Amino acid sequence: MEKLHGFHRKSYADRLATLTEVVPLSPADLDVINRHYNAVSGDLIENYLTDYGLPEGIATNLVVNGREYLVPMVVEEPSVIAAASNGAAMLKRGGGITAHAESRVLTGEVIIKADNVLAIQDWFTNQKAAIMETALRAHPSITKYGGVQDVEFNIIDEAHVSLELFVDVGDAMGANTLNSMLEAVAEQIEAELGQPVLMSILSNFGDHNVVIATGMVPFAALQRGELSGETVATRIAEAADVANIYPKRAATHNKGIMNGIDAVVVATGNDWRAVESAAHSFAARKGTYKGLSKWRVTDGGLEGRIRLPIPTGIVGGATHVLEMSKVNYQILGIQSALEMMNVLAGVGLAQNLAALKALVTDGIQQGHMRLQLKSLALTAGATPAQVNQVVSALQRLPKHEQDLAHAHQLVANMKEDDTDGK
Ligand SMILES: CC(C)(COP(=O)([O-])OP(=O)([O-])OC[C@H]1O[C@@H](n2cnc3c(N)ncnc32)[C@H](O)[C@@H]1OP(=O)([O-])[O-])[C@@H](O)C(=O)NCCC(=O)NCCSC(=O)C[C@@](C)(O)CC(=O)[O-]
Ligand SMILES: NC(=O)C1=CN([C@@H]2O[C@H](COP(=O)(O)OP(=O)(O)OC[C@H]3O[C@@H](n4cnc5c(N)ncnc54)[C@H](OP(=O)(O)O)[C@@H]3O)[C@@H](O)[C@H]2O)C=CC1
Repeated sequence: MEKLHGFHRKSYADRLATLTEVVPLSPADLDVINRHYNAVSGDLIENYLTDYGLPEGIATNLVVNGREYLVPMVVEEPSVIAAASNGAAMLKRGGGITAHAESRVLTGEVIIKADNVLAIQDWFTNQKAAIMETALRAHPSITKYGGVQDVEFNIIDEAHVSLELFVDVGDAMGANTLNSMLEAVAEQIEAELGQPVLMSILSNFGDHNVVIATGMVPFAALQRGELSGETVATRIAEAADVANIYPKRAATHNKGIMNGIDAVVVATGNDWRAVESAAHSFAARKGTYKGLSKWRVTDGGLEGRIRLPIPTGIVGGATHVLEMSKVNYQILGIQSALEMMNVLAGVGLAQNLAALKALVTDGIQQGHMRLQLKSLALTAGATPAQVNQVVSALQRLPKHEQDLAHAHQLVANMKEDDTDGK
């Protein structure tokens, strides 16, 4: 595709024209691209084409630290928002969720290729204060929000060491801030030590950005059909125990938690890749990948606890560049990055509860597929006005026929009926 050489240097119009020369885009396709065009986004990313719309909904019933939130969630998957609202409603009946961030410190590394580990260690011991001063000078305004907390020396292997910087980045996610500091320290190391720096970059490991959320669910909120609340509670606790010892289950257990957390992270203009990386590396921090939550049956009901890093901010990055993100901060009404972490952990706990309850009672398909059928109808070409009619017709079919092929057939029949004026 020679035409794409220097694509990023072309004007928007030329980029679009080039694209249409190399891929088959219909006038309808071009109309979609045009309708979602937003000039602001063109300043956020490279080779900008258009905005990609994702659905946004509001989760309800979430009570964290005594305050009820309406939570904007951006997600394409049916039943995620229903589940978050459902789990939150059950936790609300137990008094709501209690959450607190253990710490909000972002860490980063200057990784050095060391030919003399001890010499670097000696230099570090004598220069620790100067290193922290170098970091601070690289971003002096950080003292308005937080500050350089510490720097540590780590031996990675016989040829590599790292200087690990610990920074309270205030209400920002802090990656850009920390990276500037790390690069300044790297220059100091090369100038004073003459040791080649391999790289300097923040760590997404997030072990100093951890939040805990807990909640109690009365047995009455868990009763399902013939199953008593205590039976359901016991099964949920058992499901969490399995996720704690069996990585193949833990992966899905944590995906269920991140269904909710990611949806809010995206809605608030945060870096969901950083959040995902932190959550899953934390889940594997002891050598085996484990579930991020625990549930246990107590006399008072089912007690749940989630503990994970959630590196987000309420300022910086795209948080107040994306127009719907700015609106979502109005809906959320949060005042700090700490509060954001508490709400996100609460959403994760609620999401997990709803998923586990569905899994150990009706099974996931009953609740999920009822909402998924709308997606099927839309995929089959139903208009918004036809969706409910197609869903009702699908629900009358045997479960194994509630599929896309039958949805297409139903939509085709409806179009024929409309044509025949029935
Ligand atoms: C789907 C439900 C909620 C039905 O659950 P239900 O008990 O039949 O719902 P309900 O009609 O009794 O309503 C209970 C509450 O759920 C909410 N709710 C109920 N329906 C709606 C709706 N249409 N729109 C919005 N909210 C809804 C709503 O908050 C409602 O309370 P209310 O506000 O009415 O007092 C339940 O079966 C559920 O929570 N299932 C879990 C679904 C889920 O986790 N979906 C994510 C996709 S599957 C996945 O990726 C995760 C997983 C499962 O793999 C994770 C894992 O393996 O651990
Ligand atoms: N691996 C990763 O995760 C990486 C992520 N990123 C990206 O980095 C971005 C996040 O980095 P971040 O440094 O937050 O981005 P920004 O530089 O956009 O935002 C931080 C700035 O916000 C200002 N600010 C205003 N109020 C506050 C406050 N209360 N607390 C703290 N800062 C405040 C400060 O500017 P001032 O000091 O001028 O007042 C601060 O420098 C994200 O977009 C992420 O995608 C980048 C590289 C790697």
